[in-house]
Amino acid sequence: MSVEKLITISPATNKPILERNGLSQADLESLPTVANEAFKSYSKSTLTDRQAIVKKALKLIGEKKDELARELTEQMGRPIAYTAKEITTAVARAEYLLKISDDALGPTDGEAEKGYKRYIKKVPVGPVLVLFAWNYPYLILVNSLIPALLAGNSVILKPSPQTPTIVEHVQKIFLEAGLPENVIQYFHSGSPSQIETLVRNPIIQLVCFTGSVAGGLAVQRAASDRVAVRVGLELGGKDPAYIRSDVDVKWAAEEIVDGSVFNSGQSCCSVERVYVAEELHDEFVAAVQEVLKGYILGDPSDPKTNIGPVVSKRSADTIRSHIKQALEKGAKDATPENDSFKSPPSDGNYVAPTLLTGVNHDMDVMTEETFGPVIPIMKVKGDKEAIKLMNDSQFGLTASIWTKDTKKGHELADDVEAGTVFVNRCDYPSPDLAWIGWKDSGKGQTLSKFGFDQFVKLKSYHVKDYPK
Ligand SMILES: NC(=O)c1ccc[n+]([C@@H]2O[C@H](COP(=O)([O-])OP(=O)(O)OC[C@H]3O[C@@H](n4cnc5c(N)ncnc54)[C@H](O)[C@@H]3O)[C@@H](O)[C@H]2O)c1
Repeated sequence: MSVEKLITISPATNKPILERNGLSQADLESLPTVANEAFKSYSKSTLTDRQAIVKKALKLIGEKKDELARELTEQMGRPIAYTAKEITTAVARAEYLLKISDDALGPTDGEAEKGYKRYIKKVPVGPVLVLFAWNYPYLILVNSLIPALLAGNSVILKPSPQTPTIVEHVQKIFLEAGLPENVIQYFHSGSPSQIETLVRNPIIQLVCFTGSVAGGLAVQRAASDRVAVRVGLELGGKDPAYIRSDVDVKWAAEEIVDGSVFNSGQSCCSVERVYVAEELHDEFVAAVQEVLKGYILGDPSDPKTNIGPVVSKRSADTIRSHIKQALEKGAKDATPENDSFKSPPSDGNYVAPTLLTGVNHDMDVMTEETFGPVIPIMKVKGDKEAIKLMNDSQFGLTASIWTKDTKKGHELADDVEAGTVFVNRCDYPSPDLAWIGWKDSGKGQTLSKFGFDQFVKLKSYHVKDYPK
């Protein structure tokens, strides 16, 4: 039977760099059976044993960080100056989850009553299917893999065809750390119908999906005729930032540019739209221009580069279409002169950071996820208008409010419809807080002690003493 060939195209050169085979339909169907066999014995291991394996694996991953970073840069185009940081942050995030796992996975006692022992146990849910995106593959994978393994589940991983090797490294390292065979399996696929086959398989108990709204909806649809399967979705965003009139513009401009164009704007929690108090607008735009003059767009393997190419030609086309439509509808291109923006390397998917002013909500750049290095800035009259516009979105992943008045910041944060609200920072998931998309940005949370919930089933025990 023929199998799919998955080719990874370099974002920097548009040349093929890797090839992986997909699975035949028959092989695909054996994955859940093997996962279930592995689950039966692994789920009986103690949390202490599982913690020891995870701890060892994290150490091994940390030791390989430079090699993994070089590979990430080649496959997804983030400048080499930043990719090792993803690995160290992913390890630190996983170490935090390890640290809280006793508390997050331990039993809870019921009300004390003479003659009874009553408690709730958290038991592993069963084989978990993890489908994930390419933009921060190590960080994203930690959110599901670590709690899944600590809880005692087996996992089947499917990476994006853009970053296929992560699963190969992770499986090998965990085996080296003592994880039993087949507790981690993986496969490569670009075919929605193969993934649907797995989601419909009665052995799969949880699907963790990180990616686009369209992909998340496809997974949710495939799961909809099964009661038993849970679906966790971490999807896209259109994250707003509101700059109040009391901030220091230079500092705010540096933070907003970083939050908008880091990783070429390809973070689910990148700042995607900026609302600025009208009295500060011109000064803020000028400050953003100054910051952008210092950025270098270029070859991601060059340590001086701070903005690389975007991931694909398709992605570059989407970003350019958002910019073009905004300009046609009356926005102004306020990007400053910068030689590196004018002449990036010719072969890859290079999109120069673009500053747009005079934008409004009739433009895709203010309503659809752009996922590129674009900073659209809109004037607002004050808090009321800012909150109204921030909430005028199908998405609700993160939002940020920038103000000297942190008391007001807390109050405004209460009115923002998003799973995470930052005051005076942005673009930053923190492992001790829940990561959760509101509205079309997701379903179910990861990170923090609440991020363990989807990986366990609750089981209540009522044990009465035998009557004397
Ligand atoms: N909320 C978060 O925490 C978070 C984190 C990272 C990325 N994202 C989002 O991910 C998106 C970018 O990632 P992407 O381009 O890889 O997304 P994508 O939806 O194209 O792919 C994500 C994963 O799902 C698979 N997939 C794609 N379509 C599918 C389908 N119909 N059925 C089953 N599987 C499918 C892909 O092969 C990949 O493994 C952005 O929207 C970004 O905001 C969200």
